[in-house]
Amino acid sequence: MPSVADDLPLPLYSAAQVRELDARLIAAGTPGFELMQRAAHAAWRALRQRWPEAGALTVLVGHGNNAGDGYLIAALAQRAGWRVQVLTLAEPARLAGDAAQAHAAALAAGVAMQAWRECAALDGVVVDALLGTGLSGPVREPYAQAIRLLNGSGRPVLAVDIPSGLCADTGRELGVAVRASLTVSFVGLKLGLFCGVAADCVGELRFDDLQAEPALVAAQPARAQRLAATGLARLPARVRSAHKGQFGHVLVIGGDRGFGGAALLSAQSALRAGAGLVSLATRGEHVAAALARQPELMVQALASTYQLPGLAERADVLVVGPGLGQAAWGRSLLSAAAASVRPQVWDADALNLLASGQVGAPAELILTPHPGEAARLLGCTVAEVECDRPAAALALAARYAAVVVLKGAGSLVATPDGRLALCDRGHPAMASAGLGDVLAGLIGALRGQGLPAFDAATLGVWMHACAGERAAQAGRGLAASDLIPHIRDLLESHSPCLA
Ligand SMILES: NC(=O)C1=CN([C@@H]2O[C@H](COP(=O)(O)OP(=O)(O)OC[C@H]3O[C@@H](n4cnc5c(N)ncnc54)[C@H](O)[C@@H]3O)[C@@H](O)[C@H]2O)[C@@H](O)CC1
Ligand SMILES: [K+]
Repeated sequence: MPSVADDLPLPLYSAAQVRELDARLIAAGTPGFELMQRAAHAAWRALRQRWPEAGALTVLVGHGNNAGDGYLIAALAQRAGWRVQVLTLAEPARLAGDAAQAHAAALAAGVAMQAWRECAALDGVVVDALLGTGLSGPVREPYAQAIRLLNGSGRPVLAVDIPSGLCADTGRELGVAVRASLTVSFVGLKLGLFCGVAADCVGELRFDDLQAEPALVAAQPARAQRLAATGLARLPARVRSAHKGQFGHVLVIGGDRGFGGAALLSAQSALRAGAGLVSLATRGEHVAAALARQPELMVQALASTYQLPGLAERADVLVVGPGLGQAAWGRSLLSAAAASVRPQVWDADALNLLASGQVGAPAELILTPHPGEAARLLGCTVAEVECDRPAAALALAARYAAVVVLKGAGSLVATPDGRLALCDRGHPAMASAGLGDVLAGLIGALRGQGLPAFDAATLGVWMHACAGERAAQAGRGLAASDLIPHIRDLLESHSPCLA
């Protein structure tokens, strides 16, 4: 994910919603050119903070308002005595409105301008003011060529509002996108700064509200909410007379031959996330190993499905799928679980079996697919899921009437009624086997302790990502079980056990 400051706002908007917000600010009395000046000042402040000694600037401009911001940044740098050049990708004659005014201001400040050519030398820090939220469709020439050359130049790059070529709604690369070192975004954070390939394009992310009236901003509907510790549900403190029956009995079902560890990881995660009791229903051959590793678990050998209804009856929440396999054993267990009225978290092969239509969904369900599983559930390709992750998460939630966690960089949580939350925490070292099993157990434990499904999913996703960051400090080679002690620490600091 981009390097994200904790003081960033939580609402995430589509390009259209940010445009509406701009229009509201203008209608409420702040002229568009004034907003553009504020945007330029914010970007110039960030630029000087990041590269105080640079002394030279190249500004790449298109012909929309993003270019307007760029011209004003150039004027500020020129007045500060920096060496400045503006390279124009479109005829300045095509500029209109506020952008034309900004161009005039840059000329008046004495900024040197010339048409961009492939051989143009870039000097100093490069400001990407080519394309902003007005981008539509694949980046056209000569913009695409300019972006490719910029990316290959090794220059430090400040992206104005959003890296050019990155779709503000989905974070997908529209042909080619700028790889920025720093992005300064204005008025409202765009959802696309956190999805798709954004993590590789945005660099450090800063935000400036352009002094927008908070009431006007609050009135603007957002597409999603960014998860942060402050906005997440808390587990209540425990009374001193507490007993284990009050904190949920999680039943983990999974671990066919060869996959015993997956179900064990889920069960251990549930235990360390505060579940009162954790049962593990698995293949007989895994029982001894599971008990040796974690004697607190109630481990049941499941040869067939007849024991399952009784086990499910005694549990408060079921976590089904880690290591379940798709053979007859797993299929029959999943069918038996689906008949239970208990809330359930389905992961891994439970999702693959659901996608194959061999089993129906239970009444209350949280699904935790990675993009491959999501594609199977939606009947589309992984590329189609990845090119619009928010849409995929919402479509899954609607199709299965479930809370859906779409995993991956920028995990999303979606509900059937269109609520969308995004987690911008995590670490690439988390791309490792067993992490999903830990997440499923964690969410199950939170649901079992009484949090509603959406709250359990969002808190679980956030805890898991933060635990992953901590465990990943040592770099590559992270093992899923490394997360588990951190989950416990994080949960305690977020929701202390004692008041
Ligand atoms: N008053 C406002 O609305 C404010 C806008 N601001 C800036 O304005 C930006 C939005 O400005 P605009 O809506 O003018 O749009 P942009 O500046 O993002 O660019 C739109 C232009 O790009 C061209 N274009 C679109 N798709 C293209 C493609 N695929 N390939 C090549 N060219 C393409 C279009 O011809 C269009 O003229 C924001 O990102 C932000 O930087 C800020 O100055 C703050 C205030
Ligand atoms: K830009």
